[in-house]
Amino acid sequence: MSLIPVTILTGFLGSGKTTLLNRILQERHGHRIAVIENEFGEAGIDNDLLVQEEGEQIVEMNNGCICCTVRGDLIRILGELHAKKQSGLLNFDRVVIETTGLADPAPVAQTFFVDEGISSQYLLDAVVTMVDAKHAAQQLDAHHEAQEQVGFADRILITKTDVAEPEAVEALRQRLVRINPRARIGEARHGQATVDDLLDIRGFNLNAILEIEPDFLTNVEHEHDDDVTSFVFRETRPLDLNRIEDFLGAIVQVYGPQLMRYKGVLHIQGVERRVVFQGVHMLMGTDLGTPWKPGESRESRFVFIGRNLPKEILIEGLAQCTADALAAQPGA
Ligand SMILES: Nc1nc2c(ncn2[C@@H]2O[C@H](COP(=O)(O)OP(=O)(O)OP(=O)(O)O)[C@@H](O)[C@H]2O)c(=O)[nH]1
Repeated sequence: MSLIPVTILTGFLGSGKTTLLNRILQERHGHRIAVIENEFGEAGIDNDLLVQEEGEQIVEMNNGCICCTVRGDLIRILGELHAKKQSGLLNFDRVVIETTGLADPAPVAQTFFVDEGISSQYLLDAVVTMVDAKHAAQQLDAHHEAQEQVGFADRILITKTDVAEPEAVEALRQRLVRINPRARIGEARHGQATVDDLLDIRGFNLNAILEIEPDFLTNVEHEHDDDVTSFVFRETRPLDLNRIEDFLGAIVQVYGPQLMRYKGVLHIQGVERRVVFQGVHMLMGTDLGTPWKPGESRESRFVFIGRNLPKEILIEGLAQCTADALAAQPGA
């Protein structure tokens, strides 16, 4: 049985999430999307399904914030949606969860890994984060939730570029890349984005390409002291698989709460395919990726995104995981 892909749509208060969703839902794209809408301040948890005209799209309303008090509700609602799909009562092939503007996306994302019932029915496709070009600079300065949402993103969509100065938009773009070089940045002015900007991003697919904005490494300006930061590790020497597994396993045990998102495509000694590691906090997965082509220059690339990252420890530790560093050790 195939798993139902889920997109988490997040972004700070007023960043344009609903505007985008409304546009996407009106588009004729052939996808049947069930929407789970999480909002503060509704009178009680409204479990009625608001099925739209064609009987395709559904909205669920919750009370409270999806990332804390109502996570149990999210699990229950996803279970109910699945049961209704199975019995033919509802017809949808994907789910979009719109979080409240203050939600931390991590617990929502983790639901799809830790809850056995949910992970046997659904597959997390990506976290998409909307960023308001007019207000994001101030929001990122003042609210750690805004930084978390950017840090977790697999795709970032900048809104309100029509009312922001182009220089401010460019400065924001550079800041977003510094916080999260992994997520591709697009634009959604007045919700103008295509369904491809939202669906099938495969951010949580282990075989997906590791995208790192090319200007990330050349960008040296650091005007903002964001708590959520990132860094990229690159190494052309092959890594030792056992060593790197042990090292990363230990790192997530100690620093898991700070590590928001990490993903690496690695060149491993004796392995003719890419080895892909990725995770959210303490949940880490590993898998074989595509084969290296004959003559292709092989390089390991790892990106870590998180709060107060132990950068030196990570760099030093990873450097000890090369096959030649291991061979040079006494007794090796
Ligand atoms: N000028 C301009 N306004 C926009 C744009 N996108 C959204 N808006 C407006 O911004 C306001 C907030 O948009 P919403 O889509 O409700 O934002 P939201 O993220 O769903 O908001 P919350 O649910 O409160 O977190 C609305 O008045 C939108 O019309 C844009 O690209 N440009």
